[in-house]
Amino acid sequence: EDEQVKAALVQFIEKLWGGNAQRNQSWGWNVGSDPCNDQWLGVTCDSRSKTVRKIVLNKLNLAGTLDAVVVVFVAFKVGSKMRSKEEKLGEKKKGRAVSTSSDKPSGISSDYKTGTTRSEYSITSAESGMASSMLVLLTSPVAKRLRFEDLLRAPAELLGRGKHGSLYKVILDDGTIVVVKRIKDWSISKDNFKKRMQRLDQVKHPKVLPAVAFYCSNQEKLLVYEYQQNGSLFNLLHGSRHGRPFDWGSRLNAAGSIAEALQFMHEELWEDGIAHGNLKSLNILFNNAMEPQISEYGLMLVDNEDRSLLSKTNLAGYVQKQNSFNVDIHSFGLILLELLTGKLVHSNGIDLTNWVQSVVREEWTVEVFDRVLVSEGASEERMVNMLQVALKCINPSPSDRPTINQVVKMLNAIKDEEERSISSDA
Ligand SMILES: Nc1ncnc2c1ncn2[C@@H]1O[C@H](COP(=O)(O)OP(=O)(O)OP(=O)(O)O)[C@@H](O)[C@H]1O
Repeated sequence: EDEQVKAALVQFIEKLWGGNAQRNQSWGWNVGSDPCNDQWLGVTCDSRSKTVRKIVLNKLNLAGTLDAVVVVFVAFKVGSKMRSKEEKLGEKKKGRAVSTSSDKPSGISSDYKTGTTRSEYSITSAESGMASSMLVLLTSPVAKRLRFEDLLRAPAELLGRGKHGSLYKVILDDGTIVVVKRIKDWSISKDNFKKRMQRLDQVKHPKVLPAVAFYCSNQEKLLVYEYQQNGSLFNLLHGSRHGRPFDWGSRLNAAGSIAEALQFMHEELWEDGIAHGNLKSLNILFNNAMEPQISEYGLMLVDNEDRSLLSKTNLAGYVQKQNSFNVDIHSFGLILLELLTGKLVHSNGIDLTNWVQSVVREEWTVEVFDRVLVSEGASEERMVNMLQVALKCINPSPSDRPTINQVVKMLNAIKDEEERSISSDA
């Protein structure tokens, strides 16, 4: 138990002063945020072997007001830990029953439930000695190899810090690579979060990346996903393409696949009112077969310009629900625009929607298309057809946007046209 207290203390101190997780600071799109300010479980195994005293002394070299405050706080925590330990020992001597969770190795209690599709570990947070939270393993095959203590121990590399939280790449001892999304500022209760994640786990589509596990306490909401090494649609369109061609046929297929996956999710989750909520090219990831997968489905409540509309409207629940799905349609329209133009949604103060609309108004439509597509000889007619779908999707009035079923139909018609033209050329 002494060792546990020490390890927890080391973890606590390192969280306050900054852990030694490796960080990747090369995310140009994240201008203005400093990833190094963000700390998550940034403790590697090695750091645990350091003694508390050594760390405290090292840190005291940086002496400042904050340091002093923290040291006093740490001393207070050690004191209370020791006091509670003494009390427990006293109780043991008296032959009374003693709390069980802190006696278990690694702070993991034994309520591992069998006979269900998932396993649950009850984690006792040794840091505070108070909070008890859950890591819930879902039905993804990766979940079978995942243990919370391994996640805690593994080094974490910060991949990015977005509007809704930070994302870490974690390499586990057995070589499995996962990412952990640490969600910030989501005012959803623990129970609702759990219900939502379990519902999402029941809805599977091959083009939707399932969560592997989640962790939820009052302070923290973490989501674990399998790492997708082929990156995102955003990277493919706007990053260095490393010689990977992304031609018209692939873009049309990607658009069709994403739309079909979204159609499936919207149908399945309509009753629950769970839309994606944050669909964008960064959340379209390519699997090993370079097929696009929608990631982070349902992680956010509706979030964009339509949120104001949702809160202002006093209509029946049906319309509210419809609107939240319409937000995904708008986001999908932006993805289509990115595919067609090869341009960022926002860049140097230029908004892609406004730019495309103004070019189309001036009847210079062909100017909007990615030069790569034009020079490969992609059909102008079919690009214009796809542009029309995109413009319908980004209609400022949510109720005038097409449904996802209509979007899929329109895209399939373009794909059929494309196939017919290819086979007649051959
Ligand atoms: N499972 C994954 N495997 C590989 N890369 C991922 C995975 N999930 C996300 N990424 C990539 O990591 C980077 C950071 O992701 P993150 O979710 O923090 O960004 P974001 O979607 O902009 O965040 P937010 O939605 O909070 O604004 C993005 O480039 C994203 O494509």
